[in-house]
Amino acid sequence: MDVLWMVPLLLIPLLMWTSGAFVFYFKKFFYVAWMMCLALLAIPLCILKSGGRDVENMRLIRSLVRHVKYLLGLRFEVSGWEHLQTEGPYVIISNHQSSLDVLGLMEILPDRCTMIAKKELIYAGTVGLICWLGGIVFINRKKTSDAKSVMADAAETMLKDQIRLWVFPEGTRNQNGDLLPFKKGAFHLAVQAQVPIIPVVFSSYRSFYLRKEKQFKSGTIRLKILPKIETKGLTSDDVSDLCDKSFNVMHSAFLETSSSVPQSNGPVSH
Ligand SMILES: CCCCCCCCCCCCCCC(=O)SCCNC(=O)CCNC(=O)[C@H](O)C(C)(C)COP(=O)(O)OP(=O)(O)OC[C@H]1O[C@@H](n2cnc3c(N)ncnc32)[C@H](O)[C@@H]1OP(=O)(O)O
Ligand SMILES: CCCCCCCC/C=C\CCCCCCCC(=O)OC[C@@H](O)COP(=O)(O)O
Repeated sequence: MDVLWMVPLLLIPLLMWTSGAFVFYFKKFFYVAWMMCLALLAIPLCILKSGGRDVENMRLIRSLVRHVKYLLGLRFEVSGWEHLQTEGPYVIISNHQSSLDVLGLMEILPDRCTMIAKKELIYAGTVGLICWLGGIVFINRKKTSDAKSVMADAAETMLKDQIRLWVFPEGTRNQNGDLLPFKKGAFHLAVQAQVPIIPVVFSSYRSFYLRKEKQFKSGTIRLKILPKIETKGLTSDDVSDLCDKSFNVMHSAFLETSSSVPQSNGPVSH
């Protein structure tokens, strides 16, 4: 009789564990906390290796982050690797659904490649500092003229230091099951530097991750690297067409990869 009252005590954590919302918050908290810890480890390693802010640090950051997908029950299916075998600088553009995109980005990140990010990220504790050490270019989205001038400088640096830049042209995270219209910064950047654009598409996360519904199951993400789009000879007059062309190829690839993503709730095989 005495032990009976303990049943609800044992059931409550069990119910919480099996409830989708509990798993969602647990995995999100774990992700942020673990990334913070990894960044704490990466900071001294990067300083020892490169002495400070250097795009080469991204190689080390990438190797530290690659295992995180396993801890969250995610797997990636990458296609189109051959399109990244392009010499010299280029601009990678991809859709942006969640901070989990960092895991896919780290799956395929080429050498000497860093990102364009909102300036608020620099205040994200150890993650902010590691972003700075990895050479991430921070822009102020609230001041267009500042953002434009930082990106114009980035175009010069890309050529001078042979750097590749990853930009999220939607400009914000989006989980509406489609792509948002693209902003034009990435395309101005590529035209100013006269470098190719390599589009990358992440399939929809909606089969395993729903932010509003508090659902975060195991799942598969298709990452499709598309053929490069040349910008040689283009001028600022061509930016709108370039933007439309890039959007169209990415939109088709997004619909195609997202329709065939395997649903996976059980154990993840690799
Ligand atoms: C061990 C632990 C490790 C942890 C490691 C973690 C690593 C994490 C890295 C991940 C980082 C991910 C971060 C993702 C983000 O932060 S996304 C948000 C930031 N990115 C962007 O916003 C990029 C997309 N935005 C743009 O391109 C915008 O155009 C922008 C340049 C920002 C300006 O935006 P806005 O002010 O809204 O203006 P418009 O877009 O409306 O543009 C106004 C007109 O200006 C023209 N324009 C735009 N850019 C340029 C330019 N560079 N040069 C010249 N002209 C430009 C644009 O065409 C518009 O004119 P028209 O209307 O076309 O005439
Ligand atoms: C206020 C600073 C930003 C909060 C970051 C919280 C701390 C994150 C810590 C670990 C998470 C792993 C690395 C994640 C980096 C992801 C960056 C990101 O996804 O930023 C969102 C940005 O693309 C668009 O922002 P909005 O959708 O416009 O909002």
